[in-house]
Amino acid sequence: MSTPVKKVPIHLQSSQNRLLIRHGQVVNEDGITEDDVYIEDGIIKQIGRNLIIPGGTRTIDARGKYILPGGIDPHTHFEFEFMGAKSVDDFYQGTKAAISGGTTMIIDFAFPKPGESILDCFYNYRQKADDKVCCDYALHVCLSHWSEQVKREMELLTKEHGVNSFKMFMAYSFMLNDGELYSAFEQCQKLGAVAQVHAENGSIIAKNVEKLLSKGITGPEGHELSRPEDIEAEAVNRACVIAKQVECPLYVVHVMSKSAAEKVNEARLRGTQVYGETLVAAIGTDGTHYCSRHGFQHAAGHVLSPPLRSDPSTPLVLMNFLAQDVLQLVGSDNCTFNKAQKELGKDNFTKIPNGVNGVEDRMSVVWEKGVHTGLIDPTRFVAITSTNAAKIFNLYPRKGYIGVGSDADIVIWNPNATRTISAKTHHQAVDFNIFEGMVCHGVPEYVIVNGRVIVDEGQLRAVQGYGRYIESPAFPPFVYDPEKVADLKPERNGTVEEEIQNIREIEKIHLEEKACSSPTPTIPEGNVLTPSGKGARPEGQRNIQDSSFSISEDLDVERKSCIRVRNPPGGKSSGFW
Ligand SMILES: NC(=O)NCCC(=O)O
Ligand SMILES: [Zn+2]
Repeated sequence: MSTPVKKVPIHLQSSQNRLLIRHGQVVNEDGITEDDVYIEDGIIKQIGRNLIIPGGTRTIDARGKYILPGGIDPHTHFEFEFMGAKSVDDFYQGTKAAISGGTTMIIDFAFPKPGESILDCFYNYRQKADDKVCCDYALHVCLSHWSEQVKREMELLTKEHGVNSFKMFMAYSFMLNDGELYSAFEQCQKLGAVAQVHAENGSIIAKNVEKLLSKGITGPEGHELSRPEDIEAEAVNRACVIAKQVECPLYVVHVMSKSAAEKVNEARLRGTQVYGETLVAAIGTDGTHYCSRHGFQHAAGHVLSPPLRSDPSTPLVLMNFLAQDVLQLVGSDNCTFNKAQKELGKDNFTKIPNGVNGVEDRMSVVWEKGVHTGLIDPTRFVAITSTNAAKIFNLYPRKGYIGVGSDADIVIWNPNATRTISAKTHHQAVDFNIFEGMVCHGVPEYVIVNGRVIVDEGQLRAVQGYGRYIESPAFPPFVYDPEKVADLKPERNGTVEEEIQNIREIEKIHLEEKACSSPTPTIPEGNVLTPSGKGARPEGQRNIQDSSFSISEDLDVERKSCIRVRNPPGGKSSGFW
């Protein structure tokens, strides 16, 4: 049974929980409107003009600025023990830096230590992250080997812990072979999860490494030489072929080269359900930095896998692929190691801890390379930095969307302001920045996380532990039933109640058909009140009906429409993306 709605008299409410953003351009992936946005208790409660707002509400004037859904970074590795080192951005510093750049949710990877079960690994990541995160987060879980136990625990993670994505590696010592990938993809498909792959041919890389080292090539320039584009493209193609055999949706993490992106495109054209994520590193810089004339520290600071490509046209081509929907998202793969840690590979490039920064600068760099150059418009910017991740990982429309009933994760973006990226001024723990010196147009002047203004006129006031773990329910409709959800877009100006109905409508279609699974609903029946009630809330769940007071109840009934689903389930089937 759900808890009755408590109505707290307006004069007893704290005006801290209320915020009005006025005169901005509200950008969603499907359009831009001039509207005001009213937020209460961490939720967007009204959108429109001439809103009726309680007195004492803080107002932010967004004239001349964009009001964007907060960024969702689908790929981070905070405090990750990898290649003999631990990444220096932890869940506090990493999420704080994310917010300062306009990202209001991250999805990290729970990566099991040798001998650790994936379930224990998940618990350990929760323990590491829960008290530190400044913004909401979710977890993908990595499969570093394949076994019956892994298969069983995938089911538990999906059904009981809100995990709907599993990552497999086709390179590194913990890579899975093709048969194991087949079984793992098959299990993902059965559970309604998204399979993710790190796609590089590990066996060929091992051979190339042997050859390069035997020739005395030990510096960072050996990194890309050992992992050329073909090796990435081959693995992408193979992963797509395997996924197609078992009809499992596939998400290729960090597509770093033109040829790998082309393989994603070919597979999509053949009808494979595959999504391509590229990295901000790949569109913001390139592999010319591996050249030995830059010195070890500079070159090693750019080492990640798959590598940045030495063909300097790559960033522009990848940006165009994002514009054309060949690729769908930009992550950061933030996995930061200090200069001293990179020194582990001083005499052997294979020992340089792999990983670069990006969680803080992702939004600005994508804006600079995409919107400022005119290759994409702000709506596509929102899609590739936020909405598509929310859809693929089943967080939409709670996240990745500015609409009534969505979480108030919002960025007020000034397209005319500029900032210069530097390790000296960034908020990350790492002592190096791959975008050093880049001037970016587009600055997040206000960043609102769950209704709270965390970046306020450029000042960062992050709160440790304020973020929540957000469950990602199985069978994301946008991935598992894209045709059925094609026109089930939530209405932007409905009431909260109507939006909840709409969200449930989207989920219902799938739940009815997948009787074998028991996914967790996006907006569950839990009892959750305000953002400060973190302790009492089960795993990031919030019942937006339990908000202490809803101004929307006082609205003219005529403004409420009773049906907010534009087309019925099974209706039109135009592409969603
Ligand atoms: N990408 C990278 O080089 N480091 C992070 C770990 C991974 O994603 O492979
Ligand atoms: Zn990664």
